[in-house]
Amino acid sequence: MYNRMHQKNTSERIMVAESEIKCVSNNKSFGGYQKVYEHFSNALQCTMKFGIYIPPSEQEDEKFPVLFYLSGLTCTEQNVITKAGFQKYAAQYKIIVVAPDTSPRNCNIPGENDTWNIGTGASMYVNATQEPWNKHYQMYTYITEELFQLIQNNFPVIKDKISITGHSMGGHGALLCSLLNPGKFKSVSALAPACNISNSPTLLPGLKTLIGEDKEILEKWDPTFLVKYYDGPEMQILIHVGTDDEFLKEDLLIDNFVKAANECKDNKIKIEFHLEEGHGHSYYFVSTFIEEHFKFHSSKLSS
Ligand SMILES: N[C@@H](CCC(=O)N[C@@H](CSC=O)C(=O)NCC(=O)O)C(=O)O
Repeated sequence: MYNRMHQKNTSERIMVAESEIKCVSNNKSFGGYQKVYEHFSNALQCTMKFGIYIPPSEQEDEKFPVLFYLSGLTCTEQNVITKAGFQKYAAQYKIIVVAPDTSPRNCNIPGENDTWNIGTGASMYVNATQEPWNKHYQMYTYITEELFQLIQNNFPVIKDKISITGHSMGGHGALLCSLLNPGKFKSVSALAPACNISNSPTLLPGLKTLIGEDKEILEKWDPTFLVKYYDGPEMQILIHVGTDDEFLKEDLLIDNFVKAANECKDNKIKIEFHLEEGHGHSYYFVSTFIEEHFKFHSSKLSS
C-alpha cells in the first residue's frame, strides 16, 4: 500500500476499516508529495478532507514519524499546506505532516455559517454536548482517535512517533490533545496559541455554543486549567508569538498558561517561549518560524 501512496494519479482509492479514503489532489513538492484526501468520518457524521505530506523515501517501505498540524479559526486543510511553506522542512527532516480541516462542514445546523468564530471552521477541537451540534461536532475524538488511527492504518507511519502542533485555535487544540493524552504525542508546540479559551472573548462564544455555559465544563477543555493538574511524562512545549499579534493581549492569554504550568507538580511542564518583535498573527508569522518547530519536533521524534 505504501508504494501506492506515491502514484501520480489522484484517482487512487484506499479502503479502510472505517470508510474509503479518496485522494483528491496530489502535488510533488521537495521530492515528496503533498496530497489531500477525502473520507466519511464516523465521529463527525460528515465528509472531511485532510492534507498529508509524504516525504521523499530512500528505500521501499520506509516509514516516517508524524506531525499533526491543527489550524485556526476560518481555516480549511488548505491554509497551512499553501501558506506555511513547511514542505521543505518536512522533506528535510523526513516527517509526515497531517493537516486536518478545522471542523465538520455542511451539516445543515442552523447558524453553522453565520459568524467566523462559531460553527464551521470553529470546532475548538472539543466534543460538543449541546443539541444539535453534538451529532457532528466531535472534533476532539476525530483528531485523537479516528484520524489518528486512520493515518496509522493507511500511511507509512512509525506508530509511536507522533507529535502535534498548531496555530491559534489550532495551538489550543495541540495543547488540549497533548495534555488530555499524556504520552500519546512525543512532543507538542504551538504558534500564537489560544491558551485560555474559557477567558478568550473571541473563542469563548464558539466554545459555549458547543458545550454550554457551565464553568466547570468549560474549564475541562481549557489548557490553562488542565496544565495545573497534568501528571504525565515531562513535557517540553515550544511556543512562538509575535509582539504585534492582534489577539495577543485579549485572546491568546499565554501568560496565564505559563503561570499555570509553573504550578504543575514536579515541574513537569517546561515551556520554551519566544516573543518575536514586530510579528503579527498571520501565516507570514507562521511561515517565518515553522522551521524552528520542525527542528524541535525532529529532535524529539528522532530520540
Ligand atoms: N477575523 C478575520 C481573521 C481570522 C484569522 O486571523 N484567522 C486566523 C486564525 S485566528 C484563531 O484561530 C487564520 O489562521 N486565518 C487563516 C489565514 O490563512 O490567515 C477573518 O474573519 O478572517
